Amino acid sequence: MSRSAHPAGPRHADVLPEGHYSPPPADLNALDEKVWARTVQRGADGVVTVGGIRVTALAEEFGTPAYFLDEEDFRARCRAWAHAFGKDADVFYAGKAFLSKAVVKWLKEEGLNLDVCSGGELSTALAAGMPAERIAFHGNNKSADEITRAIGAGVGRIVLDSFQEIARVAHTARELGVVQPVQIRVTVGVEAHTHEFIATAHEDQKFGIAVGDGSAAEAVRRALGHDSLELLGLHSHIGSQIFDMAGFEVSAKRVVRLLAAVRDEHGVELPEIDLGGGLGIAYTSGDDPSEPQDIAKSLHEIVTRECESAGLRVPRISVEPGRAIVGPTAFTLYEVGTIKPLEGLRTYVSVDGGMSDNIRTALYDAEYSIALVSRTSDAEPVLVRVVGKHCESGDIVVKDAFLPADLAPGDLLAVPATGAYCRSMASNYNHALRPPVVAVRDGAARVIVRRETEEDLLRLDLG
Ligand SMILES: Cc1ncc(COP(=O)(O)O)c(C=O)c1O
Ligand SMILES: N[C@@H](CCCC[NH3+])C(=O)O
Repeated sequence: MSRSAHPAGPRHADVLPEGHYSPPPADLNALDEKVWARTVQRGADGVVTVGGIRVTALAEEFGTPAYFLDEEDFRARCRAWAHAFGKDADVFYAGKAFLSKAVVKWLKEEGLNLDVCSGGELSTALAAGMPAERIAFHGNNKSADEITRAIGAGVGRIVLDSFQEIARVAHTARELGVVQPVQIRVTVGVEAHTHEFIATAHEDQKFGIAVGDGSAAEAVRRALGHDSLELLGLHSHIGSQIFDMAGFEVSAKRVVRLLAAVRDEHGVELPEIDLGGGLGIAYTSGDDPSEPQDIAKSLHEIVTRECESAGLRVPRISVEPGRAIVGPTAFTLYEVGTIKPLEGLRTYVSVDGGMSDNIRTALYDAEYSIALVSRTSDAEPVLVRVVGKHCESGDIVVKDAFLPADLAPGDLLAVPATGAYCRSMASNYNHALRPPVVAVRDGAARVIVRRETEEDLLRLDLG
């Protein structure tokens, strides 16, 4: 799913499994800064550090598997996005990528807004003190309770996803005696270049209201017809892990065209458009993500050009990056448990986590990098498959990875770029205990989400 190229690489055994592999890196001990969090480096003793702390010390104190999040990197990325978009735009961090109270606090301090898509995310945001007016509430099937809580809390916007929801939100707002600011999520008919499960702007899927058949124009008519709704604008999210700006360009054009049609029909110029999230990150050295300032420049140019040609005032733009902020800031640390070389087939390296802490490989065929981080090695690279400990053959952490031939049980491996959609999609499959998230900064490590315990599991089981 990442778009790394896979030229057939040199082979380091007499027989290797069928397939195409990226060539082994020239130096297995090197850490490509593209995929690792900002403060990660290999110390003189060969042990990798983050925020100045050695991973061996982290493993000892917090156990494995565990996610280690570079707080300095997270904050720097928030600032880069806020700065790139400037004061005439709004950046909403997409909490689905990873949300905790500490994250909300950092967002608040760094001036970002927050996109939530469930009652649970809303509660976390409010519990950590995010001002409600800086929260956007999403979801294609918000419950009556979620709608009531969001309106009651005073969220800055609810993004309406269906005709039923326009009526429901309008009704609840009226009952609560408020005028609720809303946007309408439209599907613009773009085929985003990403895995089909995470593309969201083609019309044949569950999100949003289609532009192409006139439904979105009808949704605007209905929303404008409710006194209890204040229609702020239109929202379009085309998918996730996208590198090509062309999809955003088409999306922006179609949204602006609809704004012009709304002006022509209703005499109203809606003041906002939200172009969603979806910007890709580097999972492997072959991925080349854009920088926030280039993305901001490109989106501003497209919207300005389209508005000028339609004779519209340029609306306030907002975006909702999730992965692009938190994804690169964390890695998962695992301990090697068993190694099974299969002569003529492949070598399986089993670690102490797996699909319960990272479902993305199984779900999207996602590619990841991996490195031996508790020491260096001069042994030759061997192509291996790193797998988890679950009762499932598809329990793969990294499908094809080069690791040193002297890899042994007890070694620590780290998978970078696991900040997004790993802890937030973690499960208790096989009654696995979901790993902790530990924030590291300036030589200090702090658990921000603790490891689950067997007591946690048993507490839910009422016998
Ligand atoms: C509406 C909406 N906004 C923002 C995002 C965040 O996407 P990403 O983490 O790819 O930036 C998503 C998820 O794809 C989404 O559905
Ligand atoms: N969970 C997906 C992305 C979907 C984002 C939510 N709309 C991923 O891991 O890539």
